Amino acid sequence: MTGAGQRPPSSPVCSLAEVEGHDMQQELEVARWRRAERERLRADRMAMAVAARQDWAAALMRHLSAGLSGWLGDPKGRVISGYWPIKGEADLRPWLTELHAAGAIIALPVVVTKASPLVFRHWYPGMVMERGDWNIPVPPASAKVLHPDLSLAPLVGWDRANYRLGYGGGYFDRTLAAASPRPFVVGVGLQSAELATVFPQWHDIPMSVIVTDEGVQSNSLSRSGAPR
Ligand SMILES: Nc1nc2c(c(=O)[nH]1)N(C=O)[C@@H](CNc1ccc(C(=O)N[C@@H](CCC(=O)O)C(=O)O)cc1)CN2
Ligand SMILES: Nc1ncnc2c1ncn2[C@@H]1O[C@H](COP(=O)(O)OP(=O)(O)OP(=O)(O)O)[C@@H](O)[C@H]1O
Repeated sequence: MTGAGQRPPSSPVCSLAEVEGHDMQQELEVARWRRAERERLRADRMAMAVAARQDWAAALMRHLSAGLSGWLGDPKGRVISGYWPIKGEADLRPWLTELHAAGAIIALPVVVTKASPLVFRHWYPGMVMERGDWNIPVPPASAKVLHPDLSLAPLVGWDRANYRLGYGGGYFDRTLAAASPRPFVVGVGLQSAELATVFPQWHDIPMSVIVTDEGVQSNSLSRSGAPR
């Protein structure tokens, strides 16, 4: 739903501080609005019944399987990063396991250094995990560091220009900004987590594509080239 929480931060006629082209007052307002939206969307997601969450994940995996060859070609020998589900995220590990069996190389994100790009470590089904930042299970430090060809990015919220609202660490943005070449990024989330806009900021990097329970969310911007 794009209704209730969707009120743009007020944009002042004349901002108090403008530094290096960044309107700081507007940035603060957007940050505050994002915190409230994250909270709302995460609460909605946590309130889902187990069966509904499983249906959501199953639908995502169907749409991901259907889209994969168009995004990446043959997954054999390619590096695909997923995520270990937390906080009501869709559990896509069966899909990662299937890709592993098909010869893809699977990686999971790790926060090695706070406020820095994520590191992707090799993962295989059944691997013994360690506890990482935020208590997220991660492959051990001995696992090989990889550079994904395709990355799944879990969405808390999203908009039709393919922008993502995450947990507020800025990790995916930093990771994509630092990656060369950039992976193809597939944002995965709930259709109901659509926002009219996430009010993209200087640091936000759009997803290559967004997939929800209702399928691939194509939009005119991404079809005609770079969103911004
Ligand atoms: N399952 C899963 N794994 C993932 C991610 C994810 O979104 N989902 N990440 C995707 O990035 C990375 C972890 N992201 C994190 C993002 C924020 C914070 C964090 O400490 N957040 C602060 C709030 C920050 C703020 O609002 O300024 C907090 O909750 O206290 C930790 C990890 C890597 N692994
Ligand atoms: N490339 C970057 N360089 C420096 N700081 C960045 C960069 N990208 C994001 N940040 C910082 O991270 C903060 C949080 O960003 P944002 O609100 O986009 O998080 P998010 O995408 O929801 O989080 P996450 O990816 O961790 O789930 C921003 O306020 C910004 O200051």
